[in-house]
Amino acid sequence: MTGTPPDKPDRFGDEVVPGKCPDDRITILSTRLLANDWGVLTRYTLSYRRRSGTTQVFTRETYDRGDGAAILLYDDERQVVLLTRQFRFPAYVTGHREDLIEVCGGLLDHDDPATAMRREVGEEMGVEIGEITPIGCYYMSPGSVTERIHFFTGAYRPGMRIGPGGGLEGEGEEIDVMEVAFPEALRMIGDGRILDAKTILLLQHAAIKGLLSVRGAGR
Ligand SMILES: Nc1nc2c(ncn2[C@@H]2O[C@H](COP(=O)(O)OP(=O)(O)O[C@H]3O[C@H](CO)[C@@H](O)[C@H](O)[C@@H]3O)[C@@H](O)[C@H]2O)c(=O)[nH]1
Ligand SMILES: [Mg+2]
Repeated sequence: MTGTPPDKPDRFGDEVVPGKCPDDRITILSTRLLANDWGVLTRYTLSYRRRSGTTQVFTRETYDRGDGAAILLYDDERQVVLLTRQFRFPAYVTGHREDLIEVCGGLLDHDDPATAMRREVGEEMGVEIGEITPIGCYYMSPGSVTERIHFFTGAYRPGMRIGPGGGLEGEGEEIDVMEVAFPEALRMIGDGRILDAKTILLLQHAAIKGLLSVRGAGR
C-alpha cells in the first residue's frame, strides 16, 4: 500500500459509541482515544451483563489499522508457491532476528478486498494475477486488534511475472520474492522457518483442498 494511514473506526458504523449498542448485554459507558496515528488505539469502558444476570464494568483497548488481504499464489503445474521474505519490526522487538517468510498481503487502504489484493500482488510480487478465489475473512487477533483479513488463493504461471516486485522502497519495503516447492513450504511450517499465521493458514488450506500435492512433505 501507499504510506497513507488505514481506515479509521467510523468504518464500523455508529453503534460503537457511548449508550448505543445493538447487543443488549453491552452498554458502552465511555470511550477515550489513546492514540490516533498510524493506527487508532481506543480505550472503551463498558458494562457487560453476564449470563447469570449480574453486570460487570471493565475496560477494553482496541487497536485499529483497518482490514487486510492475503493471498497464496500457486503454480499447480510446477507444484510451487510464491512467498515473500521481509524485515518485520514488530517481530524484531519480540527478539526475532530473521526476516519473516509470508504470503503476499497488505492493508486494504480504502479499496475493496479483491482490488487491494491485485494491487499488493503487483507491488510486492511483480505478478499480474488473473482470477483470484476468496476463501473467507477472519479475525487474526480478536482480543485486541480489530483487523480482519480477507484470504484468497490465485493460480499463477511464470509468464505472469511482469516485474521484480519487492514493494515500495519509499515506504521502507524491501521484499524478496521466493518461489518454493510446495512440500518444502509445508516442511518450513514444521521446522519453524515459517512463523506467520496467515501464511500457515493458506498453505494448510492448499493442502487440505488438494490445490497442490503434499507428496514429499513428510509427516
Ligand atoms: N508510517 C508508517 N508506516 C507504516 C507503519 N507500519 C507499517 N507501515 C508501512 O505501511 C505499509 C504497509 O504495507 P502493506 O503491504 O499494506 O501491509 P503489510 O505491512 O504487508 O501487512 C499488513 O497487512 C497484513 C494483511 O495481510 C497483516 O497481516 C499485517 O499485520 C499488516 O497489517 C508498509 O510500507 C509499511 O512499512 C507505521 O507505523 N508508520
Ligand atoms: Mg505487505
